[in-house]
Amino acid sequence: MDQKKSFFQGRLFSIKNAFKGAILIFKTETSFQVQVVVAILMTIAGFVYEISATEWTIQLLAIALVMGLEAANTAIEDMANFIHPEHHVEIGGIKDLAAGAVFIAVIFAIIIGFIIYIPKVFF
Ligand SMILES: Nc1ncnc2c1ncn2[C@@H]1O[C@H](COP(=O)(O)OP(=O)(O)OP(=O)(O)O)[C@@H](O)[C@H]1O
Repeated sequence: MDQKKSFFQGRLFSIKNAFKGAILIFKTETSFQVQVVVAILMTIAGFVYEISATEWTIQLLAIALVMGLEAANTAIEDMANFIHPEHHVEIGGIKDLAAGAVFIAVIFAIIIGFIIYIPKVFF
């Protein structure tokens, strides 16, 4: 019984820390703030153009992927700066890779946006 209680307490603690991380990235990362604004605009567009349940799901997945990778990118950048504050070609490469992951997700999110909205807006 005690073990079960401590398991749930442990999960609650993890959720609390994860929530703290989400608040921190929102407060400190300009690119994340921009992504939140874009996500809100896309959500408004979803209601305006009455997108289907499938389109909502895909749009939400695209938003979550971009924002999740942005958070991971920030964590990698911060860790790199902490571990090796000096300029180093390897650190540059690691940061470029992390940024590349966000970039790939953004490109595909834009394509998804075009696929969903171009037929509704222009046809
Ligand atoms: N310590 C370093 N050594 C070598 N190159 C670096 C180093 N720090 C940053 N760079 C290079 O500069 C780029 C930008 O790094 P930086 O940490 O400033 O991220 P950023 O794109 O400005 O992130 P953000 O705007 O999200 O804070 C990296 O992708 C990398 O190419």
